[in-house]
Amino acid sequence: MQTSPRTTEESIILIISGAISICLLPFAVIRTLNGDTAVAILNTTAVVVTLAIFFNVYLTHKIHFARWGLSLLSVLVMTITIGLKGYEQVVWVYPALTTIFFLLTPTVAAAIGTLFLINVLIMIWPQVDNFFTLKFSVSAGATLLFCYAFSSRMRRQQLFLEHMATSDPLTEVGNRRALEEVLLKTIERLRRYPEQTCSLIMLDIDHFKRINDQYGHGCGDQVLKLFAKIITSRIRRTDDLFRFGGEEFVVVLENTSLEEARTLADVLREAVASAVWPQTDLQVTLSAGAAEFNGHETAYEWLARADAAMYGAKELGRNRCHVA
Ligand SMILES: Nc1nc2c(ncn2[C@@H]2O[C@H](COP(=O)(O)OP(=O)(O)OP(=O)(O)O)[C@@H](O)[C@H]2O)c(=O)[nH]1
Repeated sequence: MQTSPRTTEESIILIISGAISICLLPFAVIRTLNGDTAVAILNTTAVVVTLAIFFNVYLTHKIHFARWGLSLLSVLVMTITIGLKGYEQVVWVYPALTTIFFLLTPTVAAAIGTLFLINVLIMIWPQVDNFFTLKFSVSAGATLLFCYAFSSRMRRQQLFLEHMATSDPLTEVGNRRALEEVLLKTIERLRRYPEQTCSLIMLDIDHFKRINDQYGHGCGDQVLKLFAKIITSRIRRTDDLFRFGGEEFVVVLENTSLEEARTLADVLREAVASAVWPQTDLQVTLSAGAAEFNGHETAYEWLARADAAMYGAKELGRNRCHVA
């Protein structure tokens, strides 16, 4: 059996939930042996819930509930423990704070962390002197701030790397990797909701090699950029344009039948044919092939049908659109 690889987020949740269960288990046992019933029940419940989250993520790969479940559990268990056992338990506030920054986005984690700290301060205030309150506020506040700074930086880097990995640097539309991801998700959704439709259009600039040969590679690049801009300006916000490779592009059209896709392909074809290009005597046209998802094919087969239709259009003289 083939197992799907784990994402970084999944691994982090598995490590955190596993670590919390292992760390809390001895305390649950000690509290039970000492007859400290309330905290023993709290710790045992936390161990059971974190183990349930661990196995749920391990088996299903679903992480949304686990991220929120673990974050709220950390904050809740800490708050109740301090309520039951007093201010000495604040030493556990630090790992609880860092945990939520691993699990949630920086802003959400900072908001929850701040509320959590204010609540802890209100709870311990009557039990400690002013110097302890000051020490705790500064150390916990600094932990919160450092965690926020670090996770914001990591998040920015992650978004930047994701953008680099999924977009085409020349035209700034999605690249082939992004297209494959979108098609896999779309197919999964269409299999679950067969009443929905989705079509794609393969677009290929005609005789692009001639443009390169006649006007130079730089002009070819400009044509590709402008081509992507023209197409992007004509499609809906819910549609996506990707550069499939070279001078080939793919538009994925949500909730669009084959007939509607053909109509849009013609609109795009006319927009490109009537556009003004960097070299005024330049004439650019495209050939297009449209294909609607047939309910049982793979992404590769779907693309291949659109590609075959597009080649049909090329064979019949270019500057036209065919459907699969
Ligand atoms: N300027 C530029 N050219 C590129 C880029 N990627 C691919 N090409 C060129 O695109 C051309 C594609 O040529 P062909 O596959 O022969 O297709 P074509 O000339 O468009 O002919 P038809 O598709 O049959 O109409 C090749 O000359 C490639 O070098 C790019 O990023 N920039």
